[in-house]
Parts: sequence; C-alpha cells; structure tokens
Amino acid sequence: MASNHKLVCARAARRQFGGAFQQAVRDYRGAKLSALTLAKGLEERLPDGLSYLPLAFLYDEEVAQLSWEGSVARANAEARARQTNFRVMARTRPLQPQELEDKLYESISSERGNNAIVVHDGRVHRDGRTIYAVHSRFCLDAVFHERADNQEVFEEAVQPLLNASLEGGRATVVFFGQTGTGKTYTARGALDLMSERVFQKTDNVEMCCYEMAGTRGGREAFFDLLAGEEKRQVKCLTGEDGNVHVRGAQTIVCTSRTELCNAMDKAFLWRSSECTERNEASSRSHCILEFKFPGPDGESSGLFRVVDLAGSERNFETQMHSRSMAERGGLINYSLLMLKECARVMHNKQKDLEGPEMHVPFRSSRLTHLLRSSFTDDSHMTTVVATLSPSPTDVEHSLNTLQHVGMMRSARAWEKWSAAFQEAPEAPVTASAGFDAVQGRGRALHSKLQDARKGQLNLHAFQMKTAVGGSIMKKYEAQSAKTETFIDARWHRELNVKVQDDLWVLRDADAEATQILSSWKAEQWAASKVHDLSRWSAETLQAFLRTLDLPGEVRIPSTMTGAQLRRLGRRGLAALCSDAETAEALALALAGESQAGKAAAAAHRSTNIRMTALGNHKVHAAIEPFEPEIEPEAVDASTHAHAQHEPALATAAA
Ligand SMILES: Nc1ncnc2c1ncn2[C@@H]1O[C@H](COP(=O)(O)OP(=O)(O)OP(=O)(O)O)[C@@H](O)[C@H]1O
Repeated sequence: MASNHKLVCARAARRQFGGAFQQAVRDYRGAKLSALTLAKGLEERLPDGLSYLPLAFLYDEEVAQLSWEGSVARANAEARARQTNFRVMARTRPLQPQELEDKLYESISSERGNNAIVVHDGRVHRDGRTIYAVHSRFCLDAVFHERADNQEVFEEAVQPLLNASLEGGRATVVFFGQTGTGKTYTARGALDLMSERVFQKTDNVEMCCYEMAGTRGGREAFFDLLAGEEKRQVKCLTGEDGNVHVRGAQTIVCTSRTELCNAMDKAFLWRSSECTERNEASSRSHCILEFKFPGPDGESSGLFRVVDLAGSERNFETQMHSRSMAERGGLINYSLLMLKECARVMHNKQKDLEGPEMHVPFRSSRLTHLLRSSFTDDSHMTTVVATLSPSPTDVEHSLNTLQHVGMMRSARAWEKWSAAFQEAPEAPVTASAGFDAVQGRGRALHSKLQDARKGQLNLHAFQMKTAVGGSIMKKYEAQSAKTETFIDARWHRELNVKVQDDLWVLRDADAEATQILSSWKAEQWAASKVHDLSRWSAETLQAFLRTLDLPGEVRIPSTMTGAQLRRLGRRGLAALCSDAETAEALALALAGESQAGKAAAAAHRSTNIRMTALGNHKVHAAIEPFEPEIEPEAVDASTHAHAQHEPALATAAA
C-alpha cells in the first residue's frame, strides 16, 4: 500500500515499491538486449538516432536511448585490452541469503562487453508521490558480474600484476568498497590462487603483513600481523627512492605453497575484525600484505602488494557499534575519506578544475601516504578492484564507490591516454567519456539529493504546508521511539512510521537544515538592517525620501547618510524642512521605519528559537507537538482510497 511518508525516503521506497523498480530494471535489460540485436542489422544503415526509435515503441524512450547508445557506441569496449599501468575494475557480489529472504532484487547490471556497470537507482520525486528510476552507467577497465568466480577475477585483475612483480617490477592491487561487499572474500581468493601460481616461477617468497588501525590514543598506526597476539607497532618511512616502506615488520621467507598459506592464515587470524550489522566478520582495519620476489641477481627486487581496505559505512549501519568500535571506525573512515579526497584533487588537477599548485593531501593519512606511489609513479602497476553490493538498499554506497574509483581512473591514467589519442586521433574511443559521464552523473545526483533534502527539510523541520497541501508534525512515544505523523490533505490519512528506518536521512537533513538556516539567519540579519536608519547609505536615504509624499520640501544633502541624519536630532531635521508640517511628517515616517524593524525582529523570534535548536542538531526537538484534527471516519475512507492509488513510475536515464 502506498504510504506518503515512506515515499520521502528513497531507501524505504525501494523496498516498498520493489515490484515497480524491478520492472524498471527488467525494462532496462530488455531494451539493452533488443538494442544489441537491432544494432547488428540497423546500425550502419540508418542515420544516428533513428535506429533506436523501434526500441522507443517497446520501452520507455529514455531507457531505450541509453541502452541503444551503450550497445552501439560500445564507448568502452576496448578498455579491457588497453595496456595501462593503472586499471580500475568492479566486482558485484551475488545477493546474500538474507537479502533474498527480504525479497530484495538486483539493482546493478554488469555490461561485460562494454566494461561498464549500470546502477539502477530507484528514487522518489520531491513531490513525494512519483517514483522513478535513474540508470547510471560507469565505464571502467573490466567488470565482473555476480556469477564471476575468484579465478576469473584473479586472472584479469591480479595475474598481470603478479607477473610484473615477478619480473622485478612494483605492483599493488587494492580492494575498495562498502562493508560486506566481498573485499576480503575476493582478496583471499586471489591470494589463494597466487600462492598456487607463484611457486611455478620462483622458489622463494618473502612475505610481511601489517594492518593500519587506530591506537588507544586515537591515532593511526601500523601493526605487524605476523608478530602474533602482541601486534607490534611498525614504522612507515619514506625511503631514498621516494617510496614509502614499512620498517620493523617481521618477514617470513616461504619456500612452498603450504608455508605461504600458513603465513597468510596467521596474518588474517590476527587481523582486527568484528561482527557488525552488515557483516558477521567485518574487517576493522586496512590489511596490507607485501610479497617480495628474488631478482635476477639473487636479491629480492620485485614487490607485490595486496591491500584489503576496511569497508566504508554509513551512519545507519553503525547504530549498534560500541564506543570503541565507533572511535576506530572513525579513523578508518577518515583514512578512506582522505583516499577519496586524493582521488578527487588529482582528478580535478588533471582536468584543470583546480590550479596546478593544488596540493594532493597524500600525507594526511598513513594509508594515502603508503599508497602514494600507486597513484603517482607511472612505473608502479596498480589495479583497484571496487566491490559492490547489488542490493537496492546499498545503491547510494555503490554510486559513491563507483564515482570515486572513476576519479582515480581518470586521475592516474589521463596522461597516458591523452598521449595515445594524439598518436591516433581518429580512434573511436574518447578517453574522458567514461569519466565525464560519471562526473556529470555525480553532479546531477548531488543536485537531486539537495532537492530531495530541501523538500524533506520542509517536511521535517517545520509545521509547514507541503507542496501537495499536507502538513507535517512530530509526536513522541515512550522509550524515545520517535514516531512521525504525516497528515495528507489529499487523503486525510494519518500514517505512523518508525523514524529509526529513516534516521540516517534525517541526520543528513539536520546537517543540511543547520546550513540552510544559518544562511537564512544571515538573510534575516540583512533584512533587519533594511529598517535601521543608522545603517542607511546616502543613496538609500534619498531613495526613501523619494517614496514619501511630503507636503513641503526637504533639503537633505545628497551625500548625507542615515547615521548623519539621525545625529541631527529633531531640531536639526526641522531646519532642513521647508515648514513644520513637513518636518512632522518626515519624523513620523522615520519613526514608522524603526517600528517596522522591531516588528520584523519580533516576528522572527519564535523561528529563531527553533533555529537555535536546529543548530544543535535537534530537528525533532524543534517541533512543537500539535494535535491533528481528523475524524476517524475520514481516516478509514481515505485509507481505502489511497490503497487504490499506485504511484506512477517514471523512468529517467542519465
Ligand atoms: N562474490 C561473492 N560470492 C559469494 N559470496 C560472497 C561474495 N562476495 C562476498 N561474499 C560474502 O559476503 C560476505 C561479506 O564478505 P566480506 O567479509 O569479504 O566483505 P568485506 O567487503 O571484506 O566486508 P568488511 O569491509 O566489513 O570487511 C561474506 O559472507 C562472503 O562470503
């Protein structure tokens, strides 16, 4: 049954209207398949744009257009074969049994031939009544769908790096993504296969393993995982070659697969992990495994590094965390944030969006400090594997992960690609196409989110009339279980919805509210100055005089300001007027202005009290309780009426 409140939150709507969103995904996939079939025969014969028209009859026009473009242009089909030292891939895990039990559906499509991931983002229009789906395509270097196994990922993502380091090079594979999406699963699978292959090419491997976690004092530090329970702290220093090395970590020399597997098992045993809402064995640290292989002269020279990052989490996923978990989680999130920030700055520098002097903050976290050469050294081979969850409840996470890996991709590979295009200008692939799409999408999403939040802010923060004529109020229940009540004027229906479900949205709205209301306050301050004579400039004073219909003449110099006029006092003012009547009228008009200023301040006072509460992030406290005036019969009748109203599903393509 449709619920107006739930429509405010996209996450809730994705569950509640799963059927409609699933249909949107099916339509997208169907249109894509038809486009692929059609493209074979029509692509070359029909002019651009015309050929996708048959699809538009069958599917939503924009979906058909997006699918057609993707299948015909194959904008990114060659990415997989392109030889660059920095590659970005994505792996989507299958839906977990619990998610299947909750009747969740796949909201990600992997376009393997096109090396692209399409995220189907079910959204709610800000009118709160229409749901729509946005299909966003992200072009990467390779993608792995839900059924791909570790072997496939290993061969595509890890094997080339392993080969390069066995030949004496430096290589890093980074697993990056939301918590519970399979970073450790993929990393362990890859390590297992690596242990099998590596001894075919060498007879001894040096291994060390350490994790980046928080210390008791709340600082980031590296701990040796091979040192067992005591977890000795190790140092991270910049060497003469400019690369960052870890000093003091125990190194194990392995001469067989069994020894290497035992060493890795030991390291993972001591790695910090805890049970969280999202993952029974969630990693609470960034784990780094380093393998060194003997060079031709017998000394170890090749370096192969596997970085299994801790997962990013959102507020609503950390409600059950203990204080110490929250503290450690804070550090982890900070380092991930810095990694994203480095990617953003590097990307902006490449695109000339920020000046060349803009500093990339690699030193702001130990993690970014360590990974610096992976992003800046052209000879260092790096693959970032983004792991994604197909669940519709994780769409925001998936978009965020893909946007950031997209930035990393464009930042590091840009120069190489642009050089390649200069050599072959007629090449059909455009290097930035993938990223431009990502960035454009990011901007569009951001502004949509802002809109949604603003709309929501109106609903949550004030007892205001909503765009559709309803009004919002809050109620409190025992055990501080907050309940929201939404009165929909259209159906006269009262809905009680547990706030917990949507608390994260509210928190965002709180923060947004504080920001918006601060600027509102500034506007109020500016507005209050309008009536304050002592702040008037000479021009404002003259403009004010022109609006007055005075009986006589006023000889106020054109350079005189409001403050100067005020200092003249009543007698001085009378001296500037042609007669007593005019002086009286002018004095009255000025007094009226001062009264208007006071009235405006009084009118804003109650709002200001609410704003102060909002400033303290207490949106709920800022709302006064308010009893609805609804007749029980009206509620029943409307419930029935509303049940028949199914929201329209509009589809938008981006
Ligand atoms: N490709 C996959 N196929 C089957 N199961 C998977 C896959 N990827 C992940 N899983 C399962 O999902 C769960 C979470 O995986 P994992 O612990 O690797 O996630 P993570 O990203 O490392 O999480 P965190 O960041 O919290 O450590 C595990 O139970 C794992 O078995």
